[in-house]
Amino acid sequence: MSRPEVVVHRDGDLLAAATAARLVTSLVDAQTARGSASLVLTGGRTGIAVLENLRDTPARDAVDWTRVDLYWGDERFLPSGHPDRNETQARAALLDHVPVPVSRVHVMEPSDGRFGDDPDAAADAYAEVLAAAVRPDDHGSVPSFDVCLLGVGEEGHVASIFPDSPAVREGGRSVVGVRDCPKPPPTRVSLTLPAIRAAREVWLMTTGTAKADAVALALTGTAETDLPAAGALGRHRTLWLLDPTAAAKAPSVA
Ligand SMILES: O=C1O[C@H](COP(=O)(O)O)[C@@H](O)[C@H](O)[C@H]1O
Repeated sequence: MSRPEVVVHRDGDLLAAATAARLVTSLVDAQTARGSASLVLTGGRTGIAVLENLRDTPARDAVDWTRVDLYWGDERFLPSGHPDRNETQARAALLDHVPVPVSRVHVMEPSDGRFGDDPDAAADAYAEVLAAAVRPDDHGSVPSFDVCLLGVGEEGHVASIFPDSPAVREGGRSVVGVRDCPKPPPTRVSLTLPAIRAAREVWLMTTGTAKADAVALALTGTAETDLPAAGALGRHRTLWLLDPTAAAKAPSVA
């Protein structure tokens, strides 16, 4: 696993724009090296702002969107089209504006989908989607995602893996149903930390004073059971993309 690197941008707007530019380069590089690119999307304010910036930059056309596989790190388990679903927000921010094939947009099931209101069945189905996408040179039961984008919660959650929860202790499954989340909505579906750690690169993006303690704790070796963001590492690269307020207490940049 890689050691975390920290990049601090002047403010949240610049962070979102710079991360969108970074994504263009990474997706183009992955397509050049392997023929297609795989990207794990996140919900949350910063994650959606990055997608909006990607939509609005002319450089987005450097990416061949017909050869990008899109996954989600987590989903709020709500009916299809609900405005709070991460999928709904990502479609409005980017996916409705680029020619990515429907077959490459790998959504997590909604609560009115094939499995009704059973998040565990939705999680198992998503694990099968991931397993089916594994290539011969991947290791394990999920693809080696080129980039996994993650937001970070004030208490250090990533995807929908919250501190001291069954999800953060999951060592076997790649996707889990999550109940009783402290942040609404209470029911979600999430990749687990082992699935996130299959990614070549993990980018954790966050802004604001409220995130400063979580960022500092993650970068000073706190146990992942207490602070899940500490366990979100990429195989080749782990990048923390911050604004100055979120970085204010981080050891290497304070
Ligand atoms: O609920 C969620 O929140 C986190 C963080 O969101 P933010 O607005 O504080 O950046 C996000 O990473 C996760 O995907 C989402 O479901």
